[in-house]
Amino acid sequence: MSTAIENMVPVTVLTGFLGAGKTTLLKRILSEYHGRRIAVIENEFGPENIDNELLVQDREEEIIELSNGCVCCTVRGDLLRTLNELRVKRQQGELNFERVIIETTGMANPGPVCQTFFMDDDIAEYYRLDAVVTVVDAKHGMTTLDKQAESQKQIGFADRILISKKDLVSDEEYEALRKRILRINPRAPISSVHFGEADLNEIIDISGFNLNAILDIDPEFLAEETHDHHHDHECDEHCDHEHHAPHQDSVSAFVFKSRRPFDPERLEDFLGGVVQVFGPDLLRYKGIIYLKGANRRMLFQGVHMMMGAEPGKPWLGKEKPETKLVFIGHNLPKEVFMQGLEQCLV
Ligand SMILES: Nc1nc2c(ncn2[C@@H]2O[C@H](COP(=O)(O)OP(=O)(O)OP(=O)(O)O)[C@@H](O)[C@H]2O)c(=O)[nH]1
Repeated sequence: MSTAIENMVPVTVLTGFLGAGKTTLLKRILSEYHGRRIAVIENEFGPENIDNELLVQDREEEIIELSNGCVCCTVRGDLLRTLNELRVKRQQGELNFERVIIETTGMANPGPVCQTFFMDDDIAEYYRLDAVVTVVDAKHGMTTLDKQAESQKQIGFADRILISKKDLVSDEEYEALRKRILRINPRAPISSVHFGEADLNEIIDISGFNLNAILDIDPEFLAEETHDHHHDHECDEHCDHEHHAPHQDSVSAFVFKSRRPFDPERLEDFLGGVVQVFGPDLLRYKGIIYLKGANRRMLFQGVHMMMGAEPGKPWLGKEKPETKLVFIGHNLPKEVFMQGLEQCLV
């Protein structure tokens, strides 16, 4: 790589289901960052881009729209082309922006959008995927999660989750939704956002895709995880789990933890294998690995089939080394992962 990380242009991917409040949030970001140059890539279904008219004021932003299709499927080539055009114009001094925000259509699966930043060399060297921010509508989120698999993926991929329209629901409804989101993605901090009024420091420049980012797994999730695990063993084949878990989302997460070190070779073989087999269904995975003989953490993360690892902080004197890995995916066979990882331990 020729470009130092700090010189790379950060990119935020803004997702969320139809009407969740993405544009409201984007408007707020643009007004807050008044005077700073942001290139916004809008992806809307349909020939008319209404959002554009809402957004464009006589400001510095560069709004580029990708119409007539969804950024994760038909217009993916357009996204690559647009990012490359922006890069060339910026390099030639024709454009001067310091970050990019991509607002995806409500239907988009953020996976392919994220992969764009790792697969194409020109893009990968120039842009740094900062984070995926997902907006969930408090009022309709539950129903959307029930009906639309893509909305579960949007949560699975998220580095930050903002729940909008809290004003329209009761505390109980909000809490039920929050808990469900937490089960799907225990890694991303969740907060509420009222008409786009979010703390921008929590959604911009957070390096969600950076291996050095702290691995936050909500302790509440870990507590529930143990609880669910218990139920797994109580259920027999004929149990439909209905009584235990009212929402069996196809996107879900699990955590592997161990204080025993991994055998590096076995682990590499295993991970290489599961990523080949389950890659398409593995949305995000990330964690800290304790390797045999290593005096420091190994930081590990991936998106679908692309995974990466790099050395992290040393284990300090009193610290007990521990592996902590979270896998978020679509219908993942948890036991295959748990048992497979167990077998890679020394
Ligand atoms: N009550 C309430 N309404 C909100 C809030 N945030 C956004 N809205 C409203 O929700 C509607 C949809 O918001 P948008 O920002 O257009 O949603 P979007 O996700 O960009 O929608 P699409 O582009 O269609 O996918 C608008 O009428 C907003 O005013 C909120 O916190 N509370």
